Amino acid sequence: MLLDESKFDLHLKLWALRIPRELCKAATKLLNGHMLDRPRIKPITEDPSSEKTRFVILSEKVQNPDLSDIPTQKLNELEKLCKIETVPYTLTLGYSYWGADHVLKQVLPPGLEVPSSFETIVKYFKNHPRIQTVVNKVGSIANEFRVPKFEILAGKPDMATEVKQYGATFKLDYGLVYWNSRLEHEHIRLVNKFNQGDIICDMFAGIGPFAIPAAQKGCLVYANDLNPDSIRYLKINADINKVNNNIHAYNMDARVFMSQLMTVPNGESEVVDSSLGSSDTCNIQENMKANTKERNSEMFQNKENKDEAESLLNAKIHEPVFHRVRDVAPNKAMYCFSFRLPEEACIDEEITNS
Ligand SMILES: C[S@@+](CC[C@H](N)C(=O)[O-])C[C@H]1O[C@@H](n2cnc3c(N)ncnc32)[C@H](O)[C@@H]1O
Repeated sequence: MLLDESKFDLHLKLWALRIPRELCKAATKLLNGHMLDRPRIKPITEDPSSEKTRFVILSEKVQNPDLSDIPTQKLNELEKLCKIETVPYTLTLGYSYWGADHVLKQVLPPGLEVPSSFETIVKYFKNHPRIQTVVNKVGSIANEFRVPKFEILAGKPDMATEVKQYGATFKLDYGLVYWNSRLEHEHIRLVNKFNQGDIICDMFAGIGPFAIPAAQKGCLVYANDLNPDSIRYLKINADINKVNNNIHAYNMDARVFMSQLMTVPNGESEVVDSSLGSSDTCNIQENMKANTKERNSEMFQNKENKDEAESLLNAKIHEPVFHRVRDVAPNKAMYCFSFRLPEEACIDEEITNS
């Protein structure tokens, strides 16, 4: 789809005063409130017919060349400065002038609301060539890798791109892996809890929004994801962010991954202890989207999650934190349920090693 940029041209038929260059400052003082007032447009401009004079572009409200819209007193004072010469002036506000909102309003069908928040990828129109593809998410996410289906609206059919979060660079392909820029706050919130030297186990690491910054902080990260493309990108991202020494990447089912970590000797029970973190969050992101119109239902969700976790672990969990991540739809919110893995839920190291 090619955008016809000329469709956005707005031709303004205005009036301007031809003023000697050296008097422009004084003239603009006098004409304050009666000159063109548009963002990013200067009301004083070159006069193509002479270097000695400039045009002072008058307001869109000034409609008559006799300048009857400007108070006589001001015109008299101006006349004392110089001869008043009014000239027609056409100003074209083109595609490059308009912001993304204006452009979207023009291209979307009438009556359709211009989205107020969207991934930067839809801003292709205004940012080409930096942004090269416009996509629309279609349907709901049904596959296990949590990769949405997209239709290409404009640009090249290539969804490989690069995003930045808190100073880290992430390469990814929207068509192959899970990514959501709106989780940046949640990514930062969790990574802020990690300390240098912590061992972090991320069972559902994706392309690394928790793993990479954790490794940058000096944590040792065991990162796993079932999607081979996510792990491929995780390794690329570890590379470009120069943290490959701090990240071990695995491509397997989280259950297998966890059981293997638990059976590795040499203090790996520590890994299990510190697996609170992105792994928990990810689980929660997947499982705990809930209808939360009523406050009571939040409390209910909290209790339900605790019961479920305790029955899965066959152990009591203490002081879990139930935290609202963000609203994903008018009546749907995403929650994070975090807790420290109880010791009795971990396999005893001595037993494991024997
Ligand atoms: C909602 S995404 C979150 C990814 C990442 N934590 C992020 O914030 O971008 C869930 C991830 O879990 C992975 N996944 C789904 N089922 C899995 C399983 N059984 N074992 C390991 N990873 C799995 C998906 O491939 C996906 O990358």
